[in-house]
Amino acid sequence: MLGRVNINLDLKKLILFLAISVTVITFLNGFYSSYQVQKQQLQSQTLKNHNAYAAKLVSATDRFLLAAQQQLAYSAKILAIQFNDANTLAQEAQRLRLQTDSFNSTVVVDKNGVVLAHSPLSLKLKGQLLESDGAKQALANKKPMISEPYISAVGNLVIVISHPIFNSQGEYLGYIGGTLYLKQKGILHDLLQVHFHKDGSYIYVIDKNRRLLYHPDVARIGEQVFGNTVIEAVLRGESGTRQLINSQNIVMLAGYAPLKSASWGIVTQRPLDATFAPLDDLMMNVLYRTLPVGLATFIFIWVLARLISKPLRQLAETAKTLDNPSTSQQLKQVRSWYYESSELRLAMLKGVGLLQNQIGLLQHEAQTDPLTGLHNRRSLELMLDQLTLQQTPFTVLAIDIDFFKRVNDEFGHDIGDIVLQSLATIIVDVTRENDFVARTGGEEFIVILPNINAKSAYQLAERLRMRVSETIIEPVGSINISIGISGWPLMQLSVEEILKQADQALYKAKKTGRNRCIIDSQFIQSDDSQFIQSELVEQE
Ligand SMILES: Nc1nc2c(ncn2[C@@H]2O[C@H](COP(=O)(O)OP(=O)(O)OP(=O)(O)O)[C@@H](O)[C@H]2O)c(=O)[nH]1
Repeated sequence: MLGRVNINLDLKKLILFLAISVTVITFLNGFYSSYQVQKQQLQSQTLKNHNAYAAKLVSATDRFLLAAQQQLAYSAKILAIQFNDANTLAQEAQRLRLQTDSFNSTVVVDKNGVVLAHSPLSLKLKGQLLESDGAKQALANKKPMISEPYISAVGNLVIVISHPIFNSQGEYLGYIGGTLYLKQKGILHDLLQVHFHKDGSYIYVIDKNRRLLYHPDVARIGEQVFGNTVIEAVLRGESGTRQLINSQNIVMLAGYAPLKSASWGIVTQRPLDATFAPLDDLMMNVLYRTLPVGLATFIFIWVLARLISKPLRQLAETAKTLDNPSTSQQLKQVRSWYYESSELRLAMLKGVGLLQNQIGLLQHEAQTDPLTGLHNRRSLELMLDQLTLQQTPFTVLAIDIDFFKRVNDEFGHDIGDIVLQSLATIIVDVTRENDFVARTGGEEFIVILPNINAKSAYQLAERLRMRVSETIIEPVGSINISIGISGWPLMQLSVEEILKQADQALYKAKKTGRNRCIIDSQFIQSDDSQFIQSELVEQE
């Protein structure tokens, strides 16, 4: 026997699982791919932008340094003619500082390094011998130059842009220099500071000794930085982009470019995390915007799964009770709106029709006596169950042919069968439609008479007995029958016991001469119709 497997999965769940998993996988895949693509794009775009920034700042700084050097060259020409005029020297130093705002201070120095004029006057440098690195370099080189950073005479970290002064005979007279204070507000700050963004981007300027000339963290200006791949690259004269980990261990996206007018490099960079932060927000936004459509898709799939699975589910439920007479009706009510379910329903309808015909046939055969067409013992049992269940009172007639053996012996078994068939016809004829007639043994018959009292039952039995004895059955002639009568309910007796009581009454009828009807004595006493069949009682 095949065991019944308890399966909780059904078509609706399977369709839902399939559709939702495909949707979720597709969505996650799309989401992840677009996140990765956008991340890459953002990274490469940020690198490009920073490289472009660096190049732009380099160009602006180059222009500034060139302009500063041109201003100094022009002043040097003027001063070469009037180098001995202290007033001219002082005025030119003042003009140079104030007119262009290029320098934090200006100084005119003679060939020995002594300050002849300066601006602002508050520095009080006039007549002092400058011994700083920048001053010494300028005197030694006798060429236009940009110094390395150094601590000035008044204690500032500075660089000096200087231009030599030669007289008309080509004799070196000294130099004019403009100073940029690296740690204070000045033209370099103005040029670069605007690019210090709140999003974590910043720039710095490095000189050939890897010393910071500009940095948003002023405290770091003047600091030397080693082991930084971007600084090494820009100092090699390269321009480009790079991802690196900075001195604070932060991953940075950097663009860099070298200056033409000085051995400096400009680096602009931004933390990788800050670069991707807007992308995270963007993706969350995408997620939120996708949610309503996702929800609508889920509901759509759910409804569709229900619609697809419903007819198959109904067909499966109906298949459990194919033997039920209402199955055909249930199948007709299933709305099979697509091909497979419709074909399945048709096939089931055909199958159910065939099955129920077969069942009907088998049931009929199983409950019918083939010789007489009457009910058989099985059918009788079902009928009795039904009556007791419904509490319907009934009377039992147990009928047996007298000396039937002789009929068989004399006329043969086939004629005996004809006699049995004839008796069946008479019993059916005498009883009513609601009465139940069964052949329960060879020549034994049981008649069940619902809702009838002992008197009426006895009268019917008598009528039947007489009718049988009056009927001529060719070639046998007439036969007689004996009848035992009992009824239910009777003194708490079971149906089986009632049948036995009827059998015993029949036995008495046989023993007391046959061709008679005897009512079970207990059944007579229970009958309230005051019917007493004295003759039969006496014969007991
Ligand atoms: N023709 C035919 N005879 C059957 C059938 N079933 C049983 N018989 C016969 O019925 C006869 C019953 O005989 P018995 O039980 O001795 O009873 P009886 O001869 O009727 O005598 P009493 O019942 O005592 O009057 C036997 O000869 C069986 O062979 C059947 O289906 N067809």
